[in-house]
Amino acid sequence: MLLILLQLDDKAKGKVSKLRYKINELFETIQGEGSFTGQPSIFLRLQGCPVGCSWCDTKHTWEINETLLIPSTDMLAKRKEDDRWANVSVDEILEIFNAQGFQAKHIVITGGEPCMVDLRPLCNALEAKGFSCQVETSGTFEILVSESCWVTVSPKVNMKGGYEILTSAMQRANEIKHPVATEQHVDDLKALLVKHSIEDTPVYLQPISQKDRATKLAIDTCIENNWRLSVQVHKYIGIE
Ligand SMILES: C[S@@+](CC[C@H](N)C(=O)[O-])C[C@H]1O[C@@H](n2cnc3c(N)ncnc32)[C@H](O)[C@@H]1O
Ligand SMILES: Nc1nc2[nH]cc(C(=O)O)c2c(=O)[nH]1
Ligand code: SF4
Ligand SMILES: [Mg+2]
Repeated sequence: MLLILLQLDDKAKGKVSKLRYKINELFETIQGEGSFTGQPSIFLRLQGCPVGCSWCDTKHTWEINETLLIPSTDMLAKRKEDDRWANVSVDEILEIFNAQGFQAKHIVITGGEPCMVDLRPLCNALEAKGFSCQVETSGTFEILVSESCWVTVSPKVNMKGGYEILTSAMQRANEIKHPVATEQHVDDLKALLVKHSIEDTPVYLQPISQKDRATKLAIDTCIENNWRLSVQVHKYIGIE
């Protein structure tokens, strides 16, 4: 009986290792946003997002165009943003980390909208190898991650795609990171926090541009509300 159970377990493991994720970019850098700012991290940027934020800085990840499927070696060799992606298994992801000589122990799963797919097998496999996981999500899809995965929810209000934030996402969030450029964005966030009775989750405001106006609004609003500032450090120091 035990043998059968073990065999089943091995089969399940086999399935996980063969499961593939659509990856637009895979790189090592410094986390530039939110609570983990400054943390060396490996970024997995998944392809596909239907939410349609007009100010999105990763529009090259929106479409999943099957004709733009490329081998993972070509995806790793990309030197500028483009919408080609590779279908990479969990085992291959781990092999790439080794082959690239990555040192970071923290993995940031972003996109695109990574929660369009079940991320539990990926998180579990990474955590089994000693990595910590973080997901960056708009909270418009059910968040399927490991229990210990750090969840950064960046709620989106009235975006083109018509997607709305899920209550379960607001509740699962370890941090809420809200991009702001106008007073309306601040009001939208306040309304969301009230609607979902969010009181203790750390709130970050992230200026939508590096211009003085958006940054000043974020600074003033953070001080007024005892929220935190997230300035996308990577954009100031010119790293990925
Ligand atoms: C590109 S998104 C990908 C993950 C997921 N789709 C989301 O929106 O959270 C990663 C983070 O960047 C933020 N972001 C996107 N474009 C931005 C911009 N122009 N300025 C500031 N933050 C931005 C998002 O709000 C989110 O917190
Ligand atoms: N350095 C760096 N930090 C980041 N934090 C969140 C990012 C994202 O695009 O999700 C990001 C990114 O693209 N680069
Ligand atoms: S949800 Fe995230 S990836 Fe999608 S458009 Fe908005 S910021 Fe970009
Ligand atoms: Mg980014």
